[in-house]
Amino acid sequence: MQRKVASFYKTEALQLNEFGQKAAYDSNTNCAVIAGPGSGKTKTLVLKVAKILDEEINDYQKVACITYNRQCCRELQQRFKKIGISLNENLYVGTVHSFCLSQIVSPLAHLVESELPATYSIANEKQRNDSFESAKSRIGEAAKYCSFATMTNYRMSYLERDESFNSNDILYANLVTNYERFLRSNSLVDFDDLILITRKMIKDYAWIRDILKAKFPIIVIDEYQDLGKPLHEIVLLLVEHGVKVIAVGDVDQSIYGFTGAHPELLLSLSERSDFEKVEMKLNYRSAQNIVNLSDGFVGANKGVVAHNQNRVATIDYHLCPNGLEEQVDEALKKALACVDLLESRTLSDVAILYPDAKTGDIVAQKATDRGLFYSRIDNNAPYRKNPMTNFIEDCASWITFDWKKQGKSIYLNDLIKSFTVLTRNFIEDIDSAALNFVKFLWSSKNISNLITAEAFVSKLITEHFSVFIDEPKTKDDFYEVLKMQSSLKDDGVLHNINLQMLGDNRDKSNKLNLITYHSSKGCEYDVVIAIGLDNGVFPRLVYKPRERVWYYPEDKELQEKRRLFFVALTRAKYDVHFFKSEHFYTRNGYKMNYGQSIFLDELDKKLNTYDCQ
Ligand SMILES: Nc1ncnc2c1ncn2[C@@H]1O[C@H](COP(=O)(O)OP(=O)(O)OP(=O)(O)O)[C@@H](O)[C@H]1O
Repeated sequence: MQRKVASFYKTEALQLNEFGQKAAYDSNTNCAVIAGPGSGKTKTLVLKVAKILDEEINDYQKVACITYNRQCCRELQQRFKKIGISLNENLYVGTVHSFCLSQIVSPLAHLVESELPATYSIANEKQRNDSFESAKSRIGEAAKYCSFATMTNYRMSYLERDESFNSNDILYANLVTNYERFLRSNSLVDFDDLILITRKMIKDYAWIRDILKAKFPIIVIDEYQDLGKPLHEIVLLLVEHGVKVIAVGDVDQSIYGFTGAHPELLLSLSERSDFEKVEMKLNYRSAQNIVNLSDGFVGANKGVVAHNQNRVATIDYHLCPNGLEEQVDEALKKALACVDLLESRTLSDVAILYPDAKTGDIVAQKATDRGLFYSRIDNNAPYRKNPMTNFIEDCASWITFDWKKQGKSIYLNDLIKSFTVLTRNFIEDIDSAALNFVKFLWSSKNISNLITAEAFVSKLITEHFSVFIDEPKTKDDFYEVLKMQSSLKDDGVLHNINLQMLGDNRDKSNKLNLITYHSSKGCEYDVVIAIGLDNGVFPRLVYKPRERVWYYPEDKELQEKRRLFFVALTRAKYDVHFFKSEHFYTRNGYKMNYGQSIFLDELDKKLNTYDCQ
C-alpha cells in the first residue's frame, strides 16, 4: 500500500520536547492541549496529524483539521506543506464554517428537516448589516442602541428556541428572530446559521453522526478557545458518538468573545474523564523578559520558561504628544531603525500593530509616502488573502517570473493542481477547463510586459472564474477577487501595481507587516511595534453622559481587550515598542486626556515587581 505521508515527519518529531509536546504527540485518546504563545502548539499539532495519517487512518477515512479563522487555516496548510503533506483525500484542513457548509449543511441538509431555505446564498457583510438594521427598525425605539455583537452573543448562547430564549432578554430574542426572518426572506443564511444548523442536524439525527464518524474518525481542532457554545456542543456530541477529538488552544488568547466564544469551554473539555489534558510550558518564541511580563498578565501565573534563555528583549514606551499621526510617523521610523540594527533582518521581520482598520489606512498611506512596501491585513486592506486571491497572485507570479533572476518560483504543475481544487466541484469537464486555463496562462506569459494587472484579473474572472459568480459556497472568497479587480482599476488604490508586483504580493519577504491586533494572532515577528496605546483608543472608553465622564468598559469586555494586548505582546521574539499620546479624540473632535492605556500601567506594575528589564 502506498504511504499517505512521507516519513520526514518522524525526524521532525524527534525535536519535540518533554515539556508537553511529546505527551501530546504520543497521546492515543481524546486530548486537550492547553498551551501559551510560542509553545509549539501548531508544530506539535501538525506532526501529530502526520502520525495519525500514517498510522491510524485507512484509505477511505479522513482527518479533519479545523480552525476558527482563515489566517490560522492558511498557517496550518503552510506548516503541512513544510513537512511534505499537501491537502489530499485523507486530510481536510478548513475553517469551522467551511467544514459545516461543505461536509454537513450542503450535502445533507436537504435530507432532513432544517431551517435552510430551498435555495440559499451566504450573506455577505452588507447583507448581514442590512438585515440587522431592518430588524432593529421593525422593533423600533427600544432596539435603537442594540449592537450586532450583543445580538450574536445572545443567538449563540441560547441555542434552543424555548422559554429561556424568549424570556432571558425579550428585546434581544425579538431582534434575533427578526434578523433571521429578514435573512430568510432574501434566501440568505449567515456564518452563524451554518453552525447552528449543523448543531441541530448532528444533535437530532444519529445517522448524520454515523456518517461523520465513518468519514472523519478523528477531528483535530486548533484555537479551541475561539469556539462558542454551539461548536462545543457539536464536539461533545461527536466525542460521545466515538469520534476521537484533539483540541488545542490557549485560554489567554481568546479574543472572539464578540462572536460568542467562551474560553472556559476548552478548560471544561480538558477536565472530562475521557480526555487527556496536556499543558506546554516552554516558550520558543520570546526572550525571557517578555515571557516574564506576559505570563500571568491575563490569568494566573503559569510558570512559563523561555527556551532562549540568553535572548534579551527591549521593551520601550514612546510618547508622541501630538497624537496618532505622530505615533505612526515615529513607528515607521522605528521599524526602519530596527531593520538597520541587524544585517540579517528585513522589513518582514517587523510588524506595526494597530487597533483598527481606520488606523491601518493612516499607517498604509504614510508607509506608501515613504516608498515602503508592506503586507497589510485588516478589513480595509484592498483585498483579503484567501485561496482564490492567493491563486491569482501565484498565477501573476508565474507569468512574470524571470528565470534568469534568483528566487523561488511557483511551478505550472502547482497552478494546475490549485485550479483543479478550486473549480472541480463546479465544472463538469475539468480536463478541458484545465487545458483552457493553461493556454490562457501561456498566452498571458507571452505578453506579460504588455498586459496590465487589472486586464489579467478581469480576463481570468470572465473566462475561468465565471462559475463562482452565483455560487453560494464560494461567495465570500469570490467577493475578495472582485475587490482585488476593482482596486487594480485606474481609480483604485492599487492602480499603480503591475502584474509582476501583483505576483510579488504572494511573497511577504522584505515587506513591512501592517496588521491589526486581532489579526496578529498566530503570527511571530522579531520586532513588534504597537500603536494607539492610549485610554480611549485601546481600550476604548464608555461615556456616561450624566456624569460627563469616560469609564473603562465593563470587566468582561476589558478582559477581552487585555487578552488582545497579551496576543500583541507575545508575537515578539526580540523587541517590543509601544507608542502612546496619553490622550484621545472623541467623535466630535474633543481632546480627552485620559492617559496611557491601562494595559501599559499593568505592564509597568509587572516590570517593577519582577524587574523584567
Ligand atoms: N521542539 C521545538 N524545537 C525547536 N523549535 C520549536 C519547537 N517547537 C516549536 N518550535 C518553534 O517555536 C516557534 C513557535 O511555535 P508555534 O508557532 O508552533 O507555536 P504556537 O504555540 O502555535 O504559537 P502561538 O499560539 O503564539 O501562535 C516556531 O518558530 C517553532 O518552529
